Amino acid sequence: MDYISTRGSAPALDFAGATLAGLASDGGLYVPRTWPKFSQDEIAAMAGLPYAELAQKIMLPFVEGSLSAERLLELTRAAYGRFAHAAVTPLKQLDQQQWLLELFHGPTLAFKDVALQLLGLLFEEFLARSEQNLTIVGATSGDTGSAAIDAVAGRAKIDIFMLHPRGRVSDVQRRQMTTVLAPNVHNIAIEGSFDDAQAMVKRMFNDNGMTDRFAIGAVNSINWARLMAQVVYYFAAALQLGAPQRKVAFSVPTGNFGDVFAGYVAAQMGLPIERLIVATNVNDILHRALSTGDYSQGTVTPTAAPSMDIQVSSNFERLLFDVGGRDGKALAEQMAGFEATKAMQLTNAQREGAAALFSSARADADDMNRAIRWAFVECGETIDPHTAIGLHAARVAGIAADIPVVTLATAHPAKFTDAVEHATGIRPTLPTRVGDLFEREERLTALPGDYDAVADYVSAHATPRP
Ligand SMILES: Cc1ncc(COP(=O)(O)O)c(C=O)c1O
Ligand SMILES: N[C@@H](CCOP(=O)(O)O)C(=O)O
Repeated sequence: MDYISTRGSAPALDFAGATLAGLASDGGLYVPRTWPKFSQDEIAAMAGLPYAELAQKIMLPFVEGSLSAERLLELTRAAYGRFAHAAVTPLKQLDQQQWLLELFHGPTLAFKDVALQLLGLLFEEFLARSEQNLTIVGATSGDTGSAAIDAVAGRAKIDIFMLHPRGRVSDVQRRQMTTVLAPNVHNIAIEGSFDDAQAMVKRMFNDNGMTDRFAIGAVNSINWARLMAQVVYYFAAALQLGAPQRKVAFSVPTGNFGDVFAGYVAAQMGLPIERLIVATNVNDILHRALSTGDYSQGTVTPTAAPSMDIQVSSNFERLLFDVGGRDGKALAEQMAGFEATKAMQLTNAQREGAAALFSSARADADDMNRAIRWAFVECGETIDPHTAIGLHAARVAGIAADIPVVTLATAHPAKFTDAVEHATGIRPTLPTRVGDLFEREERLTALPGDYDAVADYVSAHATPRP
């Protein structure tokens, strides 16, 4: 399988190359040249497989040429062996129609572990084959950072620099990052929003002064391998609910559009998905884009679901590329217009292509609190604010009653204790596997929201190319 850029002019790479490159050199995102397809019989035969084996089957076509089937299975077994639930991503029924897919049983209590536990192993595998080292530069609104740091802390040939918006992540999220004291881990708190941090990261990939000296790598969902690993749990959930004979809808709390784009990939591979519901908080650029075609960047409003306080949604570009006819040159012009003006209109083809599978809904604080309370009082489930936004959208989406609707439960409620306590009156407790998080020493560097300050810091602390 080879990978092409959404902006059409970067060289095509194999899976190992795309994994180490992260972002394409023309500023685009890598996507597989074609979507692998499974027949309905092949999908039916996957029912009942242990998660690591299912993961190997789904991902094998994407890694062809870079990993053997046997090696991939070793890696999926190692990655998912660290999860605290035997099913890895267990499914729970809430009522006749609504289900939760719990994605937070990994080491850092959010769905990011599902992909990043594997990505850490993939980096190690591919770096061992070459002289190269990797300078990972990432942006986080709280969850990617901790999951990525857990996945690469202490690994040879890797330095990680993780930027988070100062004061805009929860205490648990911050401490999960800043209490990891391995020498290859560098936490940077910047002034500004997640979008500011993400823009700096993307700029660094296109800064020749930096890329000549350092092999910059990505752990954000701009890295294709992240999305590939997230495709698996759509299959896992749908198979349990009767796929491929029965269709299933998914509601996905969305920020950077990575998680829900993985659902789109599952559908392209043959999984019968009724609908993908994009659930946003009041930072609703995606809801506006999907419902009106207007993709224009608003100011970020801090909310109780901080991981989704995002107004520039990286992976939307992958969808626009695919539903807009895979015309890299035209998309490069469209994205250049967005970068210059902070606004763009979707073309008719993009709107119609997206509407075939996606719906959207926006939840404000009241909607979110009501959904937390409904799950708690009516179903006995404590859910986190991000999951609550997904659940709100799932319940108002108007999906036919005989179709199950699965909300992706993206974080453990104890990552957002204040918001959950506010809605339920009960303060959730952290699972014992995170240990003495609040006793540990923290280490981080505060920097202004200024690209040069961040680039100088990375230059001073990263290991140059050999
Ligand atoms: C808990 C949680 N839920 C949902 C999201 C949104 O996921 P995505 O950015 O893949 O759309 C994030 C972060 O991105 C998150 O951390
Ligand atoms: N919510 C994310 C934001 C970064 O998204 P990513 O999926 O592109 O890494 C976070 O928790 O950091």
